[in-house]
Amino acid sequence: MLEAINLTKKYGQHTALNSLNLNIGEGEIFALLGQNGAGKTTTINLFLGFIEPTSGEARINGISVAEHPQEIKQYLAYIPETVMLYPNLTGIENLEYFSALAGFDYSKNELRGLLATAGLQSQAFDQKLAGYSKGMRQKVGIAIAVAKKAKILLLDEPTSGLDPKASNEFSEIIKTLAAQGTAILMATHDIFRAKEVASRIGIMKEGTLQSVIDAASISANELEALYLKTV
Ligand SMILES: Nc1ncnc2c1ncn2[C@@H]1O[C@H](COP(=O)(O)OP(=O)(O)OP(=O)(O)O)[C@@H](O)[C@H]1O
Repeated sequence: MLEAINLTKKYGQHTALNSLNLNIGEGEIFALLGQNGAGKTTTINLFLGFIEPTSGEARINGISVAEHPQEIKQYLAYIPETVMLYPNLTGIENLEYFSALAGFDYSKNELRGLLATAGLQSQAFDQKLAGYSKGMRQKVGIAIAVAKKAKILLLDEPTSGLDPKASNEFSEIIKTLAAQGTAILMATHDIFRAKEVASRIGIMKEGTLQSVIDAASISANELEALYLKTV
């Protein structure tokens, strides 16, 4: 569903992403680990079509992102580190607004059901976003992704700044989405979370994907040791 073919991004002489080859299938969670500046966000931005590759190609469902930037949007949902929503609208109103933008017209009950599925507590549904914690905003972001029926979810450091409980809830929700067939690419600094949720883990260094590991084949401590040796 998500494919990178020799995907490269240069800024002047600096190579932010160096010939990435990657294939993420239906129901798979791929976690991208790497230090600051390793190229994780660049990878996500290339899949989103926010930036253009210098060479190579990013494909979504076999469609070139650079050639069809509008067409690929229907398949994607993106949750950045800080989910940008309207602070003066409630959870329900934000979800309604963003679902409508994606062409979906849900009833109030359906919207409530979507927020509940994303794990938001019901007393928050009608409160303004301005009073939400980061974890609560992430849940609205997840609800929007589900409402859009996105087949692919791109997550940039989704658990950074979340408390352990919120982080754990978040992991459970994305595992559920993957079990329903969603392909998920997640950039993270959280080695233990990556080990817990991902099917495969990639370690990036200076724009190059150094290794790809089957998450089931390695313990969290081994992964940490490999990460520290690699970066
Ligand atoms: N617009 C830009 N102009 C110039 N260089 C850029 C630009 N965007 C990113 N870079 C460089 O590309 C490299 C990769 O950055 P990227 O943001 O992808 O890293 P990252 O792995 O997401 O890091 P972090 O963990 O800090 O988010 C870095 O060296 C960064 O300075």
